[in-house]
Amino acid sequence: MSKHDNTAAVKIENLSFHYGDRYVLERINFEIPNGAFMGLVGPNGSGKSTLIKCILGLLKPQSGKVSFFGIPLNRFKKWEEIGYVSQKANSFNTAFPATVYEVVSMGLFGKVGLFRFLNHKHKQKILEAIETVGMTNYVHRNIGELSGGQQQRVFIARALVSDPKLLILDEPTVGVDAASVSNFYQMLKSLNEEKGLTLLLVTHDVGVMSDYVTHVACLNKQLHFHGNTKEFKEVSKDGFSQMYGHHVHVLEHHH
Ligand SMILES: Nc1ncnc2c1ncn2[C@@H]1O[C@H](COP(=O)(O)OP(=O)(O)OP(=O)(O)O)[C@@H](O)[C@H]1O
Repeated sequence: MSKHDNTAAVKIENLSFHYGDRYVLERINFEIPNGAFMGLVGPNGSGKSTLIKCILGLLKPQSGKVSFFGIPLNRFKKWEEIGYVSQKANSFNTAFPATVYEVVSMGLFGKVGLFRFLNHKHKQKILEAIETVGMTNYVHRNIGELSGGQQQRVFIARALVSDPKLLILDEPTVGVDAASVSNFYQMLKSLNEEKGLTLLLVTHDVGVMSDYVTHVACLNKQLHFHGNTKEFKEVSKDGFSQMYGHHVHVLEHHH
C-alpha cells in the first residue's frame, strides 16, 4: 500500500483567515479522509468559498496549515491530482463557440501542452470522461446550448480527464433545476464509490446532499460540526442551530 492510501486527502490545521480586521474563518481543523465524499455546508457568507480558496492556495490564511495527501500546500506540486469546478463554471452564454468535446479536452492541456496534438490515448480519455458524466449523446453540441446541469457535468468531465484523486466542487448545483439535482448527486456518488475519487462538495443544500455524501462539515466562521453522515443525521434531528451556531435560519430542501 502506498503512503497515500492512509493519509488524509486534505488536512486543515488551525486555519484562520481575515479580510482586513474581519475574521471570516476561525481556527478550522478538519480532515477529508482519502476516499470520502464530503459535503461542506453553511449559510450565506459563512466562509465556504474563502475556505476553498485557502485550500487551493488562492488565498493565504494568516495562520494555520493545509496539506494534501500528507504534503504541506507550499511544497505540493502534483496539482493535476486536484480537480476544481468553480461556482461560476456554468455561466457560458449560448454563443460560446466550443463543443463539449473541445471543452473537456482543455482539461488535458496542462499535461500535453496547449499546442501539442492530442494522440489516440488522449482522445479515448476525453470520450471516457464524457461517458462517465453521462454526456456521450452531446459530444459535438455547443456548450452554450446545454442546460446549467448539463454544463456542470461537462466541467466535471474536464476536471476528470487528468485523473485527479480529489475533486472540489463549489456550489455545482446553482442554476440546476430541482429534478436534476438528485441525478447530479447520484453521479457524484458513483464517481466516489466506483472510481474511488475523493470529493469535497460545497453546497447550501443540506437536505438533499446528506442522502449522498459519506461525511459532512458545517461551517459558520468556525466549524460547528464535522463527522460521518450517520452522526450528522443524529445531530441534525434536533434542528440545525447546533451545527451553525445560534440565530441561523437554514432552509431544508425536501424531495
Ligand atoms: N474579497 C473580499 N473582501 C472582503 N470581504 C470578503 C471578500 N470576499 C468575501 N468576503 C466576506 O467574507 C465572508 C465570507 O464569504 P464567503 O464568500 O467565503 O462565504 P460563502 O459561505 O462562500 O457564501 P455564499 O454561500 O453566499 O457563497 C462574507 O461575509 C463576505 O462578505
